[in-house]
Formats: sequence, C-alpha cells, structure tokens
Amino acid sequence: MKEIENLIEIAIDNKKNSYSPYSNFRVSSVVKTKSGAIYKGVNIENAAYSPCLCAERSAMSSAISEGEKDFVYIVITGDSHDTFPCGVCRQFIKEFADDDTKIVIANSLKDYNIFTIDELLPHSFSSKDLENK
Ligand SMILES: O=c1ccn([C@H]2C[C@H](O)[C@@H](CO)O2)c(=O)[nH]1
Ligand SMILES: [Zn+2]
Repeated sequence: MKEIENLIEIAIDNKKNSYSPYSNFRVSSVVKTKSGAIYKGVNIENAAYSPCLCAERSAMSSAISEGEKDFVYIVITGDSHDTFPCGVCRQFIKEFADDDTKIVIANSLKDYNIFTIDELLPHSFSSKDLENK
C-alpha cells in the first residue's frame, strides 16, 4: 500500500477517538516526521468552547513533544468532504512546515489532495519576519 494511503487509513480509523460532543464533527490527523515516526491527533472539544483543540494541532503537538518537528506529511480527515484546516491551524502549521511538507486533505484512501502551507496560507507572517525587521 502506498505510504500516503497507509497514513490516511490510520487517520480515518482513529476518527473514532475524536472528542466532539458539542459539534458532533469528528476530525482526525496523522503526521509523519523525517525520522519516519507517526503521531495521531483528534479534535478535543470543551464545554467552555474556546479551549477546543483541533486534530492537526493535537497531532503536531504530540510530535513536537517528542522532539519531532520536521513534518513530511500532515494528513487531515474530517466528517465533511474536504475538511480543511482552520485559520489558527494554518498559522500553527506555518511555524513548522517547509515547502516540502505535504498537507493531505483526505476524503478516502483514493480521494485526497495535497497542498503546501503557502498555498493554504499565502502572504503569511512567520519567524522570518522577526529576523528581517
Ligand atoms: O481542520 C479542522 C477543522 C475543524 N476541526 C474541529 C474543530 C471543532 O472541534 C470541530 C468543528 O469545527 O472540528 C479540526 O479539528 N480541524
Ligand atoms: Zn484548527
């Protein structure tokens, strides 16, 4: 099975662990880093709403917490067709992604599209702006 399909399969399977009693909208993410390690995340909601955590930030945070910041794949799959990352997650991804990081918006094993972060977040603010002030 293709590497990418394997990641999508893991993400779809793990949607069951989404904690989303308020929106009833499940999102699951799987990230793969340069070392080959895989980390999973789901959206985690809260009665106070604002502490809600998106699946992709959850997965990336797990990786970063293990010292893994070089993302090769960020796979996202949700309960709607083409579940794209929210604005907060795009900015979060921008901090760590490079031009080679593949952001995979997956509907099924065979139905997915791949984007770079600059396609999803053009004209963005990043650490480079702080260096070049
Ligand atoms: O890319 C996305 C988009 C939405 N959500 C979550 C946030 C909230 O829990 C639910 C409905 O917006 O979906 C994610 O986790 N990732
Ligand atoms: Zn988000």
